[in-house]
Amino acid sequence: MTTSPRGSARDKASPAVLVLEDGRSFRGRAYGAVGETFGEAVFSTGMTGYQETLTDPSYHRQVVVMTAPHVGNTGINDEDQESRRIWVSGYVVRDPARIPSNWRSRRSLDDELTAQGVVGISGIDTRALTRHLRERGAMRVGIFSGDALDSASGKGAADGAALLARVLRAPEMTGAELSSEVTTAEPYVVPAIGTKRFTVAALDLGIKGMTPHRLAERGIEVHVLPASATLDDVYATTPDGVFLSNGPGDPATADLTVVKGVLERGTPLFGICFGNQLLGRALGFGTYKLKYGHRGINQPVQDRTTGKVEVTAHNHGFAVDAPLDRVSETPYGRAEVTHVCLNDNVVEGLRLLDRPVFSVQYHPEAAAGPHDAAYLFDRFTSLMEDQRA
Ligand SMILES: NC(=O)CC[C@H](N)C(=O)O
Repeated sequence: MTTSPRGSARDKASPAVLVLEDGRSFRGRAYGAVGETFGEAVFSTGMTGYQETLTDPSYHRQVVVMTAPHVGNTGINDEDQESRRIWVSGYVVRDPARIPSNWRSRRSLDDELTAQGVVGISGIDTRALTRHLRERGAMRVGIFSGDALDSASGKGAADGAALLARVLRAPEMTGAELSSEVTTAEPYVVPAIGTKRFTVAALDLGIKGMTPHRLAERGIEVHVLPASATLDDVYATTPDGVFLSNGPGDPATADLTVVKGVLERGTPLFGICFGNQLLGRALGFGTYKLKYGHRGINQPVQDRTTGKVEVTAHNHGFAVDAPLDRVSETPYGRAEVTHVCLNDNVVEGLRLLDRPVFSVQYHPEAAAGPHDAAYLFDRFTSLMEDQRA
């Protein structure tokens, strides 16, 4: 959330401290912008793809801890950003690259974080921090450096109690409505690549750039709509299908009017991540907060409709509470759980048996990540084809 960047490259070696809401703290060095920031501390296990992680709007208000020890080696390029800016509210790395090296690199990660006012910390034991978050669960955190650190005591030494008090004043992720803070201000169209076959209305609840691209690759013209779009706005695009994007925040806060309207009409519907949670809630299932969530690009998921296991990209802290072992009756007909995470049996996908509607809890667009789940975009295309026939 609040970021108050100050200082210059000269301050980079200055001390920084990370304070968790349960009182544990870690001392390191300022990385990126100098100042203070707050958010929910979460860890990501991706070994690559930090640029995509940083620019994924689903990370809005989260302080991301990288479990990969070396971060920033390939710098920042002009091609891999998933949205218009960095969304993480803070960034935690063990050992940042001193000299980035890649043929596409335009600037260093450190400089990019500084330019965008993202406060980070480096030089801390990220393995110990990750183990702590695994044991205790995701929780609020603050990072303090420069004046923000000095002013806590007024004498230059950090006053732990004062910093902790500030962390405890930060808002929690549970109950947070954040889609409205990240969504596009205006609708826009991503044209189909090649021959146009379908039109899809995509609700931008925090969409990543690769997602409309994956649809466009399949001959879909994508009308990306703000999160505030009404059912009339959706149908004004004369869609063959509706797409519900990923996004930050607690799904329990979302307005389900549009989703329910689409379900009533029986238009083909595909949701990912936050979209899966909204579909689940519209069907009458609950959502709950996971202890520490799934974030990274190596999460094993089984598609129970085929038995195949896919390695997938995840970024979620909430999950749908639906029975794994039976078909459920919902206001829109029978529903079943189609995908399950093999690490912990968390629901990773849903479908309706009587309507062309399905969703997954993860990121089939895979930016970054393996492309195992790309078939889901083809499933969506088939549903739209069947609806036409
Ligand atoms: N990537 C997403 O869409 C995340 C969904 C939701 N904000 C969660 O944390 O579970």
